[in-house]
Amino acid sequence: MTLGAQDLSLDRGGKRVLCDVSVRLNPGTITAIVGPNGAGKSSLLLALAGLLEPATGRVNLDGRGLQDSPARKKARALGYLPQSAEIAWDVAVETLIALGRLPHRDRGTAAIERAIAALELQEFRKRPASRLSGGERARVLLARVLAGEPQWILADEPLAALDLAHQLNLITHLKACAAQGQGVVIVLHDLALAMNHADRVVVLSKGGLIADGPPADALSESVIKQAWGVNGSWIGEQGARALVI
Ligand SMILES: Nc1ncnc2c1ncn2[C@@H]1O[C@H](COP(=O)(O)OP(=O)(O)OP(=O)(O)O)[C@@H](O)[C@H]1O
Repeated sequence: MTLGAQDLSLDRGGKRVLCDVSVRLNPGTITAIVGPNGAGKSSLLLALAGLLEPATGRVNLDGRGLQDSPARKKARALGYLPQSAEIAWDVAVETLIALGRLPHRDRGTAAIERAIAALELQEFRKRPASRLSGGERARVLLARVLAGEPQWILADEPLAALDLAHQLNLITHLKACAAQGQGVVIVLHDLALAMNHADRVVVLSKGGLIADGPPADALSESVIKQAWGVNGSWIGEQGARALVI
């Protein structure tokens, strides 16, 4: 099931925040969206999730405008993790994760157990969500997305609150999701993570798309200079690169 944006422009607070962006995303791969603060990354992800109406252009799911897709199909296809890890309902962790099955209207026990295992949340399952650390809460909210087994995982900075070991664990899991055919789109600030782990990188700057392609091309030193105004150099081998600034 394909997902993409075509000539997409977005307005927020009366201001154009994304201008004429076109991307076709590929199932079975990890795409990282990167760019400076305010570049429009979260806005693009919100639009891909069907949560922000285009000002012009459109988002397509399975070759059809997202606005014209049935709500249930969208809810099953698109699993969105917002940037801030707010939990509105103070229920037990396993109950919260089970909410990810709502679009399927089933108990989905196996999928819930897989999500709990993937994010190593076994010890927290009975705990009220209000009694978790920031990183634990972020993992629970991501587990809720995974429990829904969406065709597309759209996650806004899913690694930001996680420690090193849990970052690695999550990246490994997202790669496994992609290997099984799910599309993974993640907003990242850590360019080395994008360079080393994404199949493709989309670089936004000031609401426009300035690079889109394999990490080594899209995150070239000249693109980094153009987007962030920083002189950076990549060191190390492919798959284990570090950015020196
Ligand atoms: N709810 C909102 N109302 C009005 N303007 C907004 C709103 N949310 C974001 N914006 C503006 O839209 C632009 C793009 O914001 P967005 O959150 O998409 O950027 P971002 O690339 O995700 O940034 P960051 O790296 O800081 O998270 C910014 O100029 C921001 O100030």
